[in-house]
Amino acid sequence: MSMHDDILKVLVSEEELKAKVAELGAQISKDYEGRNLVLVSILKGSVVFMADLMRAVSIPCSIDFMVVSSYGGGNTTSTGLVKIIKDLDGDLSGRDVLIVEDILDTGITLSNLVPMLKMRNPNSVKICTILDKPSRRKADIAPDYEGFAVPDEFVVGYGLDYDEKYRNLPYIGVLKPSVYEK
Ligand SMILES: Nc1nc2c(ncn2[C@@H]2O[C@H](COP(=O)(O)O)[C@@H](O)[C@H]2O)c(=O)[nH]1
Ligand SMILES: [Mg+2]
Repeated sequence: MSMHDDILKVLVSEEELKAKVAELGAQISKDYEGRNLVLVSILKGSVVFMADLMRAVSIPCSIDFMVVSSYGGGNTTSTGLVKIIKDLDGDLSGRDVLIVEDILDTGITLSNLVPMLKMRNPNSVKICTILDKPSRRKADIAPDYEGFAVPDEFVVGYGLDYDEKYRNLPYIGVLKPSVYEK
């Protein structure tokens, strides 16, 4: 059985993702020209977006990775708990930090993380997310760069998982409820 069989509908196609990432990369390259850019990927969800976005950015930049947890395996709703599992390797002082995220949902994760990163004396901290689910927002936070607004449905693919599966789908889709209602 293919994992594609578990997808109810495709929300964002591979082609749409490719075009949007190129657009975001061009805009970021323009906005951060002559600055000290570091792309900070929030693992694991942003891994695919990060790999594509960094190659769409045409100016010099460095990359770093952080593992932050707010969702447990097998769960489709936020616990409200935010933990740093793996911190950044590099120093952020004087850097222009661009957080690369998979999805801004309740906003709880980033509304906790942004102030923590700001305490490390960066020049700036901004957010780039491939997906935004504004109808679910609980924290007062908005992305600076956004790919697609999606409805209030649990999505997988392009790095986003359900129970560590479906991250390798090349598109973003809605999972059949029967998968998590099992
Ligand atoms: N696979 C999916 N993961 C999701 C979805 N909505 C949110 N998330 C994950 O949670 C974090 C935190 O989001 P928050 O804004 O509520 O704190 C997010 O980065 C994702 O990793 C979803 O629909 N599908
Ligand atoms: Mg995430």
